[in-house]
Amino acid sequence: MNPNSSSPSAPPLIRLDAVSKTFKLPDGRVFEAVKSVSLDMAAGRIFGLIGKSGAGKSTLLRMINLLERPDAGQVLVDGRDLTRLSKRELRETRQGIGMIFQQFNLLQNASVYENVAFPLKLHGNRSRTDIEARVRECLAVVGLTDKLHAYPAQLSGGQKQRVAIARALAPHPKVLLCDEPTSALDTETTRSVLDTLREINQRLGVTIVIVTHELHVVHALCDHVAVLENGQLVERFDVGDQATPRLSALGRELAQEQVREDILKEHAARIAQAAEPTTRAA
Ligand SMILES: Nc1ncnc2c1ncn2[C@@H]1O[C@H](COP(=O)(O)OP(=O)(O)OP(=O)(O)O)[C@@H](O)[C@H]1O
Repeated sequence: MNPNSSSPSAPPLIRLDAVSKTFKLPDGRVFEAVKSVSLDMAAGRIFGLIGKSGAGKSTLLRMINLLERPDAGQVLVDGRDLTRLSKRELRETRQGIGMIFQQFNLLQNASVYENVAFPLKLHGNRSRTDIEARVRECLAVVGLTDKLHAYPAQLSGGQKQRVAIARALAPHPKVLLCDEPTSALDTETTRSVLDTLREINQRLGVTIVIVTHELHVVHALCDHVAVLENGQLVERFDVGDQATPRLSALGRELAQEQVREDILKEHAARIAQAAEPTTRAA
């Protein structure tokens, strides 16, 4: 278990209490995207939100920082009900909740430095030296200090996502929301971005909530999962818990993949063990 995880009795860092969201469609009909979902997320964990396309995952994620305002229910982050804050208070509170997106959302006409410095210049009155030190620190976390003066167009997809992560980290958030962060990346790049996210969770204690439709991402990163179907929460479980029967098709699929992966790992370990004496003899 992550050493940064809070004890089970500690209050959750994030509490969604019966949140609902409807959208008005162009033809006048009302569509219920999220239907009275209640979910607690403990500090220090990596939490996956999974479900089929259109299940309401992104809408639920965007309610955590009130990019989508729920029609009903409460959103508590670190004990504060975001739905009751003034615009100024909400702006301040959002400093503690970073977010990254599938398409990176970088400022195209700004350098890497300017992109990462942006949230720091926007809030508070930090000195230039302070800002520069923090930008360098965040770029070091994502392994991109050499790209300080590059522009987004000069970077690969993986590098762009790393800049976005550095920008999200700059104001020292407690929570990092990730909306399909690796869907636009190839397998190798996905792996290294997931490694970086894990390191941010373990080393900096940042709680991560990630929306993904890729089950291998859940395996590689998450320790807890919530499954959404048609805007409703159908189940939640610890990824490592194979004893409790899964209620949803996706939950079962995830369990099967876990078993397959465990077998492969065991197999690889056996092969490595068998090869050892030969290596020594050579
Ligand atoms: N602004 C909006 N106006 C109207 N409908 C919307 C709006 N945003 C989302 N929806 C609808 O709400 C439903 C849930 O959308 P959401 O993006 O949360 O799903 P999702 O599970 O993240 O899906 P995907 O994996 O395809 O991104 C979808 O049917 C979507 O079309």
